[in-house]
Amino acid sequence: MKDNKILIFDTTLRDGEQSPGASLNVHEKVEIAHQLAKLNVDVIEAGFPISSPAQFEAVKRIAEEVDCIIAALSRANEKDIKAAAEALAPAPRKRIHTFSSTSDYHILGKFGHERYGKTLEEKRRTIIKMSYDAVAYAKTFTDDVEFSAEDAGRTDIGYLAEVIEAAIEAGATTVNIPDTTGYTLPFEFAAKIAELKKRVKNIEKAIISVHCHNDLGLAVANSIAAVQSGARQVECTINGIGERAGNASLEEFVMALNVRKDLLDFYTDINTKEIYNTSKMVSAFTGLLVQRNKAIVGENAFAHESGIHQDGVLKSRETYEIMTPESVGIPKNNIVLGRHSGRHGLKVRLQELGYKVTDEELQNVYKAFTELADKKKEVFDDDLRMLMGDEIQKDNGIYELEYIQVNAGTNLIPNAVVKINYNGEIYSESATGDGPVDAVFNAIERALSINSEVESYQVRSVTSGREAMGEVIIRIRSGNKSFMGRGISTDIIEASAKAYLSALNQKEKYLNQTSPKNNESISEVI
Ligand SMILES: CC(=O)SCCNC(=O)CCNC(=O)[C@H](O)C(C)(C)COP(=O)(O)OP(=O)(O)OC[C@H]1O[C@@H](n2cnc3c(N)ncnc32)[C@H](O)[C@@H]1OP(=O)(O)O
Ligand SMILES: CC(C)C(=O)C(=O)O
Ligand SMILES: [Mg+2]
Repeated sequence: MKDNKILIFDTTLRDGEQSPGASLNVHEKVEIAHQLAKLNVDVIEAGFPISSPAQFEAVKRIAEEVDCIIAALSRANEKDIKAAAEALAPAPRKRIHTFSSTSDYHILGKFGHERYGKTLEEKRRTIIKMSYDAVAYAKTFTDDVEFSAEDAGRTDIGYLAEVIEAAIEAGATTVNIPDTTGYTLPFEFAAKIAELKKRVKNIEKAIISVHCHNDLGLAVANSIAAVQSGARQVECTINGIGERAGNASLEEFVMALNVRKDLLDFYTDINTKEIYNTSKMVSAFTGLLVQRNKAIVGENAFAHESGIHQDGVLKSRETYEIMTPESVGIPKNNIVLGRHSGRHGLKVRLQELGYKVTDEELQNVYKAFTELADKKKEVFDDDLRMLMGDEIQKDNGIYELEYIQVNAGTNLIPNAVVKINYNGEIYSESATGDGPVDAVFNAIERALSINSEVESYQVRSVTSGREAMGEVIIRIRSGNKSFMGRGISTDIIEASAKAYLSALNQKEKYLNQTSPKNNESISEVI
């Protein structure tokens, strides 16, 4: 590896999925992992296998199918590491990523139990040993072991150097310095990396990695600063999603290196033309919309609104654009298909958008596509992404909408009738509500004998025009957990019903995984 190559470790499927409100099923994760491989990331962190059977399954499927280094996370203990090793077993190239916490905040706050020691100093010694043992145990499964010192950003440099040295001594091939709480400033973080390079014995035996969070909006700036001080792996996510304010955004970091080659003598192997498709896929599957003004992939990132800007760009693009939309894969014209298109055209376009389409999926999506093309003159890429998302979500389909009818108007009390298929049985009810959507939700709740708290409800048009498809994203709350559902249709009332059922499907799936009462229906468990 050349000394100025920066490895891209994508953690969209692990830290990204920790975004509040995001949840991906196994099928969606596998699709995203294939797209990440096409984007040419160096490492895909596929999940945290000990945390649930679905996480385990997703890591295993990705390890079986996707050609890349596949990483899995584990705490610094044997059972997590064993689970990670088992899930990763099918991968020809695998990495176990184990972490312990090193800041005093974490040591005293999370490891307060006496078993870690009575004093701060005793606990610190225990954590060094725990880190060493974890890496040594992980090495029994694979040579490629990454160690992270959680909350390194707020860790005393002397102690951090000791922990990192122990991890390298135990065989860590990558040592990750996370700014877990997004607290550090770029010059401070750069100094920390430079200092570690000075203090840690045998530091050259491992690749220095960084993992920056965005609590102060500095994740990308901190990653760039770290690279200038010697870090050679950057951990990041598509669209910058992740725990709290998110992680460093892959597309921003990569394009900063590309656009500012004059000052940053580094490169990545990212195929930047796949950035836009990947961003769209992640947004569609997670339900986390990209803000319009988001750098690189936001809808406004290349839009010029004011006259002086438009005039400038028309005369010379460089007046207001520092990169081209094509360089990140934004198509010039995305009107693609219409009612006369056939299966071949559809399949090729879906593949160009990054989907691996099975024959069965193609048949189903083609049917939905022809129905849509009958309603709309032009079918856009975003419409296709929604149809594909709908198809992939189907494997959650415990509840399915069979039928919906709504009456509403100025002088009418809104009334809805729904028929729902639940594992082959039909449940039907009618209800009134404050508006047509409320009436639909009330009818669903009556039909299934449930009562959910709707935490948020969003509706947006997927593309432009009167016949555009509407996408509804809903979050329902149960205890301290919220479940996201998504529905699409050219009729937003129908999309709302589908979204509600999709959230209930997510909830039922979660309960089935975690509850011993595996065979109960959702209404019995709620
Ligand atoms: C910075 C990060 O992003 S870390 C990754 C965060 N991701 C997740 O947490 C994924 C989702 N989490 C989960 O599914 C669950 O929390 C699990 C399965 C991982 C653990 O569940 P539980 O065993 O019930 O533990 P719980 O989550 O309540 O508490 C965490 C435990 O891990 C311990 N722990 C935390 N970090 C570490 C570590 N690096 N190494 C070892 N133990 C750790 C805590 O001290 C606590 O242990 P305790 O019960 O002895 O106090
Ligand atoms: C597990 C580690 C790398 C992490 O996500 C963090 O510290 O933010
Ligand atoms: Mg993190």
